[in-house]
Amino acid sequence: MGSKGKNIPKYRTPFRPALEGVWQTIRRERNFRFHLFAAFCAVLLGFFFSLSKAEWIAVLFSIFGVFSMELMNTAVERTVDLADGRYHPLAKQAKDAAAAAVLMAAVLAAIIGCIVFLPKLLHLFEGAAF
Ligand SMILES: Nc1ncnc2c1ncn2[C@@H]1O[C@H](COP(=O)(O)OP(=O)(O)OP(=O)(O)O)[C@@H](O)[C@H]1O
Repeated sequence: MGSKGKNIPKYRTPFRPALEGVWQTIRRERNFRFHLFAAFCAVLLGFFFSLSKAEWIAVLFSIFGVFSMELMNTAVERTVDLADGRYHPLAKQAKDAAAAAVLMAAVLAAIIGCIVFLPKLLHLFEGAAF
């Protein structure tokens, strides 16, 4: 029946279902809330250290990359669970691959975070120590 089914709500703007997807994921996924908190800390640190344009671009790419992967992971989990939730090797492969995509984005974000913030933090603590 596709998206023309009777019980599927019609949205006036294309943003509404997307925003609902973000809100539902925030409500239901603890990992997403953790990433949100980490992103908030990174942005605060970014303002504190007055990042350059290039540094902001790297940090924002990392943040939204992790958010996007986490949302896609949630989409895969929900879709697989729709199938009836019984154990299936293909379900395992799909969920594990989706989880791995989040891990890749998170590792990249952690590396970028270290490259951008670590020297600034070390400099700050060195200044405070002497
Ligand atoms: N139907 C299934 N068939 C086979 N393996 C599954 C199935 N459902 C889950 N798994 C395995 O269990 C793991 C955890 O699945 P689960 O659905 O609990 O997601 P999760 O990674 O714990 O995410 P969340 O905590 O956000 O729900 C999957 O990565 C997969 O290896």
